[in-house]
Amino acid sequence: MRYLIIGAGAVGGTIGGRLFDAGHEVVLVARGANAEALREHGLRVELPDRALSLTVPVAAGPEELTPRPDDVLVLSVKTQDTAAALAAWAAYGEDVPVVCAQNGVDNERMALRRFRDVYGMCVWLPSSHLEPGVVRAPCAPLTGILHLGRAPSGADDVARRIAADLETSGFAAPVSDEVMAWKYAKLLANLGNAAEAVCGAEEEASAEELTARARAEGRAVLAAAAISWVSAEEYARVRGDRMRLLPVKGEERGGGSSWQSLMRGTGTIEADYLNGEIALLGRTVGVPTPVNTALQRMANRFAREHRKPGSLSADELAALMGA
Ligand SMILES: NC(=O)C1=CN([C@@H]2O[C@H](COP(=O)(O)OP(=O)(O)OC[C@H]3O[C@@H](n4cnc5c(N)ncnc54)[C@H](OP(=O)(O)O)[C@@H]3O)[C@@H](O)[C@H]2O)C=CC1
Ligand SMILES: CC(C)(CO)C(=O)C(=O)O
Repeated sequence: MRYLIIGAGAVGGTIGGRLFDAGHEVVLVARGANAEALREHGLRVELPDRALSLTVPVAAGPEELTPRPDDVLVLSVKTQDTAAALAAWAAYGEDVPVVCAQNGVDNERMALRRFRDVYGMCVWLPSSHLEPGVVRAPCAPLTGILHLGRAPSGADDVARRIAADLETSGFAAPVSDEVMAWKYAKLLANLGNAAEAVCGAEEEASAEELTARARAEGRAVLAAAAISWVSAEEYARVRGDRMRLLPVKGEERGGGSSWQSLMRGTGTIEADYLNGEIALLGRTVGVPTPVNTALQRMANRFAREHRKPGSLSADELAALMGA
């Protein structure tokens, strides 16, 4: 298989880099300063025990590639960039399998509008991308656990072949008939991204409390909408101690993916598809979601105003939210 990684940031760079290092064919699709750095210096993947320097082929878009029957598109842009990425790749042909290696639960629906064979991937892969051409993945012995299956449900040989390649590349990749149940569980975990981004990664007690309230709202909404999710206990059991968070180059991990958006000042953040997914479902089933709605609004404001993570304390945030 040839993996075309659309969005060579934290997740895409790590998955693409580790696949390439294990001998699989990979093309990194990147833009801007990241594309320039990747073309000039290659990709650097920093792991707890070593750094990989990899000369991976780079492309700006589909016009630079000739389609092959063994191509797989791996979508690893933030959800707010999914629609534009899918539009750019639609001409590549509807037969190409598309793997959504992303948080949230909306990417698969967006991809199914344009492609027939869409796969959800539940990405448990703490990773960072704060400098062009460089990604950091601080977990070991596994770099990540990537549940994979057809969207909305089912499994097939393509999923099993992709999983087999990932299993040779530093990941566990269980194939699941119900991958979206894993992704809804991950969505609940990611309801903490906004508070972490706004209040900073040195979690204060009240940010944790806000996150706990956001998750309680999330569980109430999913239950009212009759959506099933894998329990936190089951998720923890699967991880076991196979993914220990370790320092890389003597540094602890800064913060999660939304924190990194603010750190890099990208101007956008994924909150509409994380806390906003709960707000949308809540409105649909008539369950109020004031905490998620407020976190979504505040995260968007921080991104728009290019504010750095941690520039509002959890107490100030709670007060602004009227909590
Ligand atoms: N980071 C993490 O620890 C984890 C992240 N996730 C999820 O994975 C997904 C990806 O997140 P993450 O890797 O952190 O994001 P990053 O911002 O690190 O990487 C995304 C990359 O995609 C690029 N991009 C956006 N649109 C396009 C396009 N049309 N063509 C080519 N490149 C494009 C971005 O460029 P630019 O910088 O110019 O915007 C960026 O380099 C998200 O859904 C996130 O929630 C899941 C688990 C862990
Ligand atoms: C892995 C985790 C939960 C934290 O890094 C994440 O999904 C994110 O950063 O968005």
